[in-house]
Amino acid sequence: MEEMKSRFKRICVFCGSSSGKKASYQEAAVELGKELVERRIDLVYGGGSVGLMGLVSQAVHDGGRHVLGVIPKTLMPREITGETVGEVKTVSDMHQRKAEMARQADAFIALPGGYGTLEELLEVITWAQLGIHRKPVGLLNVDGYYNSLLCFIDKAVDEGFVSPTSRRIIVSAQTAKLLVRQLEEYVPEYDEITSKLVWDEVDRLSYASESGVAT
Ligand SMILES: CC(C)=CCNc1ncnc2c1ncn2[C@@H]1O[C@H](COP(=O)(O)O)[C@@H](O)[C@H]1O
Repeated sequence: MEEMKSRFKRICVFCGSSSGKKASYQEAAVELGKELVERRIDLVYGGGSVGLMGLVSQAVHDGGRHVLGVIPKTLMPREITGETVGEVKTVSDMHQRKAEMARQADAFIALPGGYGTLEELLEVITWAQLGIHRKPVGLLNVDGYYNSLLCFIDKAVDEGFVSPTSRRIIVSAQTAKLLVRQLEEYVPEYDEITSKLVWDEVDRLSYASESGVAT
């Protein structure tokens, strides 16, 4: 397999702790893992081996790229999350986990998932809107799973709650290959003044608490 260069060193993947009912969701998780390997991109994710999280992390690990799982102490028991491949970083809570995953990544991708995935995705979109980061955010819209979410966000634009500029933060595609290619080409648009105001505050809130590393 020919290796491609990427502007990204490490991508954060948000995805279901369940596998979903269709085989296409599971296939997409493995495809995404292989695409990262092909482009020599490492992975950071929520740790563990459950659901799509396990599939994407295993694919990246099998392909020889580095995998970093960030797990809150409360989710550490194996019976909750399963074994994590690669490196494990323990953090004190869910907030710190999101901040750590965001800090470690150059871009974000959401595969299909439930509440946890949506929450993680919307947070990094909100941070991009505020200019807290300039990292691309991708939605892997497998089999149209996210069509209704995208429709809702378009409604929010029509109704004046999301600006057209903020709508463009979300990059979506149906396949991993197309999505990563679009993320490579993404150019952020944001308000410079706002970003300078909020950076310090978020740094203080997100990264101040203690964390430990175990492999
Ligand atoms: C207590 C319990 C249900 C544990 C399941 N096991 C889990 N292990 C690790 N991370 C998880 C787990 N459940 C949810 N998450 C977090 O929430 C996201 C997935 O949640 P969901 O399945 O989409 O909603 C993941 O990206 C991960 O960061």
